[in-house]
Amino acid sequence: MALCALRRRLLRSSCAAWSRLLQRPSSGCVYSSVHGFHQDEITEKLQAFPGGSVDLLQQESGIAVLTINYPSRMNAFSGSMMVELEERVSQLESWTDGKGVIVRGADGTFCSGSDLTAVRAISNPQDGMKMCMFMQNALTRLLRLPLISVALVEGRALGGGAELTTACDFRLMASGSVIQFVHKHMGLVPGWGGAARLTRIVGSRNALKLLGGALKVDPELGLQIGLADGVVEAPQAAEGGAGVVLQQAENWLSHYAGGAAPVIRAVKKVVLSGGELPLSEALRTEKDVFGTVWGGPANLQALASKSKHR
Ligand SMILES: CC[C@H](C(=O)O)C(=O)SCCNC(=O)CCNC(=O)[C@H](O)C(C)(C)COP(=O)(O)OP(=O)(O)OC[C@H]1O[C@@H](n2cnc3c(N)ncnc32)[C@H](O)[C@@H]1OP(=O)(O)O
Repeated sequence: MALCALRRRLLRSSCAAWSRLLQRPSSGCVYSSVHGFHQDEITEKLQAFPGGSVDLLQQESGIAVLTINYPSRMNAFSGSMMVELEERVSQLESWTDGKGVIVRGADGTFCSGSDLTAVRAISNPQDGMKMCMFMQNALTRLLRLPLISVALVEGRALGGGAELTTACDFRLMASGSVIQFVHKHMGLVPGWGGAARLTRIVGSRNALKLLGGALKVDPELGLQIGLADGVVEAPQAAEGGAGVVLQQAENWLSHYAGGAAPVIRAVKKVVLSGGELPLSEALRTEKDVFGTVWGGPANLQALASKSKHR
């Protein structure tokens, strides 16, 4: 009897923990000090490898643009950029008016993974583990944002860059672009959570093919296996390239992120909990999220306008 009561109590507290995780900012981490992860320590280490930036533009439309910006290294992630990524995710967690985010690379290419200069300097297992936990935390928090996220892939997404695309809800590939998990060629497997997320996106068999063969995924193959959700036309630079592609991505996203921010954020929360939690817990979270929009402004407006859905 006592054991049952204890089990029930543990279950209740784990449900409450998940519900808190989905509602509260900056709590979507996988690792903490319990796992030997000390954010300040690895942050200091990463800052020793500077270069490039991760830029955030939060627009009044509720759509943000997050740009990986280190064109001279094909937008590879320097140590300081990893730290900036985590800071930008924190900013997005506090953005209560946000509905969507587009993740892209500067100058017509997405991201070529870790900056190999930094990788060579921290190639010992201890530092590798710390970097891995840091990036898994940052990318898990990116994926768990109450925003609909799209990776806009132009040019190449290699290694960690390919992993970054899987930390978004959707992937749009520009014509001529390639996503490639090159890890096998580097004697590695993904460590930023890319394998776990890829498997959930394309299934075990396709994930095995992409990782085991280090296959180049072009837009056609991407659509075929469900890694890509759409293809955008990449015009020549002379035709205003970057702006045109970004505009196409914003138009695409507007189909899913149009409408009142509280409703779009609620949509993301119920889908996220549906995907991550056991059914009973997901149902309870759905009930809680439902309670935040029921009788809310968008709901009352729709009721008053007697809207029809023909
Ligand atoms: C494997 C997992 C790991 C992780 O998850 O942490 C990683 O991500 S490791 C990084 C995996 N990525 C690579 O190995 C990319 C290696 N680079 C290339 O294959 C090519 O540079 C390519 C295909 C990205 C671009 O080729 P292209 O001919 O168009 O240009 P360049 O090779 O001349 O590149 C221009 C310039 O960028 C530098 N560069 C590119 N990627 C990186 C990188 N990841 N780290 C550091 N620097 C990078 C390249 O060296 C050139 O610099 P330069 O000074 O002109 O030589």
